[in-house]
Amino acid sequence: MKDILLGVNIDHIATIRNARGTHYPDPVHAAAVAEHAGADGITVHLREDRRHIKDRDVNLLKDTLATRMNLEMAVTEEMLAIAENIKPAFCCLVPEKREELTTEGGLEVAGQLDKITAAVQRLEAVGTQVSLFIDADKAQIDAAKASGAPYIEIHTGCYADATTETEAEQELERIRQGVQYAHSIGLKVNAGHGLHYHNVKPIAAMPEIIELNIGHAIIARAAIDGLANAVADMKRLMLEARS
Ligand SMILES: CC(=O)[C@@H](O)[C@H](O)COP(=O)(O)O
Ligand SMILES: NCC(=O)COP(=O)(O)O
Repeated sequence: MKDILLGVNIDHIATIRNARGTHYPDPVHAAAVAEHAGADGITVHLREDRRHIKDRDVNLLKDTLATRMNLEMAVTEEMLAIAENIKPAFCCLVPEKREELTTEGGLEVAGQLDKITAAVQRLEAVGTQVSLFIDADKAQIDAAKASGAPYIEIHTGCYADATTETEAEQELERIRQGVQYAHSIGLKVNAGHGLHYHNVKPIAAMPEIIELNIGHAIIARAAIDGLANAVADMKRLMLEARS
C-alpha cells in the first residue's frame, strides 16, 4: 500500500483564539500536538483580512515546526513579500474573496497565466515549492503545468458539498479524472477542502494523490473529543476550591 501524507490545517484553532482575543488556544501549540500525533505537515492560510491565522503565528511556526509549513495565500504583492521572507517549504496559491466564509473554488490560473507564472518564479527563487489550488478542470491543470508549479492541490469542496449520492459520485469521478490527468502530465497532486471523517476514504484511495490537507473537520473533532476531559478538569478545580 502506497503512503499518503496528511497536512493538518490549523486555521480554526486561531478562529477560536481570536473569538475572545485571548492568547489561547495557540496555533503554535496545536501544530506541535498535530505533529506529535503524526501530521506530515502543517497548513496555515494567512488571509488578507487576518480573520484567523496572524503574521505572528506564521513567524513563530517558521521557527518551531518540526515538519514543514504549507503556507496558503492569495497571489498579492503583500503575501508574496511575506512568503519571500518566511520561505516556507510549500506555498499554496489560492483564490480569496473578502466576504467568503471559506474558499469557494479553485484559482483561475488559465486566465492569468503570466501573473501566476511570475509568482511561482518568485517563490521558487527563495526555495519554496509552489502548489496551485485548482478545480479538477483540464484547462486549469494544463495552465498549472505551464506556470512551472511542481504541485497542484485539487479542490475537493464540490465533492464535499454534494447533497445527493449521485452528485457526490459525479464530483468524485471529475476529481479522479483530473487527478489522473495531472499526474500523467508530470504534476505532483495533492487534494483538500471540506474533507471529513465520512467522505475522506474515496479521495484518499486515489493512488496518485500525495497529500491531503484537512483542517475544519479535524479541529471540530478535537473540540468534541476533548470536551469530556475539559469539563471534568474544570469541575475538579472548582470542587478543590471548596475542599
Ligand atoms: C484553500 C483551502 O481550501 C483551505 O485552506 C481553506 O481556504 C481554508 O481557509 P479557511 O480556513 O479560511 O476556510
Ligand atoms: N487546502 C485545504 C485545507 O487546507 C483544509 O481545508 P478544510 O479541511 O479546512 O476545509
